[in-house]
Amino acid sequence: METANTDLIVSPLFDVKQTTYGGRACFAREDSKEGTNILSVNRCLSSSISHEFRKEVCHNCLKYNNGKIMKVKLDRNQLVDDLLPDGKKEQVSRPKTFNGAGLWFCCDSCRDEYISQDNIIELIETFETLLAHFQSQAKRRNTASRIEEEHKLNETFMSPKIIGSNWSMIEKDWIPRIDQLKASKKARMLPLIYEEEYQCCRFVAQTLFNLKYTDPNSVLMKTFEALQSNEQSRIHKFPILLDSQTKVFQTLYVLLPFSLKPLLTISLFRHILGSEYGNAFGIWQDGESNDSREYLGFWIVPQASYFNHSCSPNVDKKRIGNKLTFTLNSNVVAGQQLCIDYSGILSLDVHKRQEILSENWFFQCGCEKCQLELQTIH
Ligand SMILES: C[S@@+](CC[C@H](N)C(=O)[O-])C[C@H]1O[C@@H](n2cnc3c(N)ncnc32)[C@H](O)[C@@H]1O
Repeated sequence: METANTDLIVSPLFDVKQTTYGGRACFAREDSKEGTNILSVNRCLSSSISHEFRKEVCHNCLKYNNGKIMKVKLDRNQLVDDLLPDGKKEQVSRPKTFNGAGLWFCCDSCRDEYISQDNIIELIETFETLLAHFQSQAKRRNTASRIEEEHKLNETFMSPKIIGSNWSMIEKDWIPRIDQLKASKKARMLPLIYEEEYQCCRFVAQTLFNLKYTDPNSVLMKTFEALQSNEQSRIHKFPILLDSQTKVFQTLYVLLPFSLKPLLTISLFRHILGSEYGNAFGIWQDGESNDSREYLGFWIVPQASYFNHSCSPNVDKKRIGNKLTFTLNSNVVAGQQLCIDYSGILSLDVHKRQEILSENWFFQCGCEKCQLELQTIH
């Protein structure tokens, strides 16, 4: 668990400080009233729409229209140059048409906003390569043998030592071997990937792309670098993840364009996925009750990842499109801890809450409410 970096400045309204029960957390700097907005984040580091919902969620504003297919995509025959705004056209050196990047949008203006991001063609071309590769493997996929393989892998024991040796083998053995091959042969050496790994390739590629263009001294970068990694506990619980992550790394190592490849180090790759496990925010369908809303994907918002969970939270988090806001739901005094609810299980009894948080989030909840109830309820 990360313990060192407690001097992160995220908001003028709170400090990030060490707790005695659960790593770092956010503490109010001053007395503040219920309804105060303590953090709004307009820029996530990356997001991942579940494969199942890829055509039903807008890749720009995250709108979901109860299962309706999004109206707009990057058309295969459309000239990139025609869509790029003035001043961004130099991103393409020769006439290029889109080639299927797996990006859907709710309307033309969302597509145009997406495509007007700086250097975005680099990422779109990476998505095109990944999609073409994923589709080229379609005939080889066999769901029954995948399930069998999953069962087998999930029965293996994964210690930190095994995880470490896996990556050192990739570094010392697999990379030098693949580096010697011609480009055409490299692609043939790639492992078969399924939907989860394909989505994960896209997620890591998007993260690398955004990191490449993020100021190293920005709050976004500082908070990303200091994120807590849950790699070990997650792989310990789902051993198949190590195999899956290895395939994602191998696929990206061969398919990433020259512009992104230098960023793909094993340690950054492990940090991206390890910190995703404990810090990702779910992208949930709006306006439905907790029981019936769809889980559309997840996003990484490092600036907002230092709130601990409480079973009696004083901060409400709300997603409005692709923005995330955090608002006090009660008055707080200077020094008071600011906590959100991770789980949507606040109405359950303390033992059930502890069990679910431990199973799904890998921590024993040390919030005040649980501590109090554990002392009094047996
Ligand atoms: C999103 S991070 C919050 C920031 C984290 N404490 C840190 O230092 O980076 C989630 C992690 O914080 C810790 N955590 C959050 N709420 C907690 C709680 N109520 N009790 C114990 N640990 C908690 C767990 O380790 C959890 O995996």
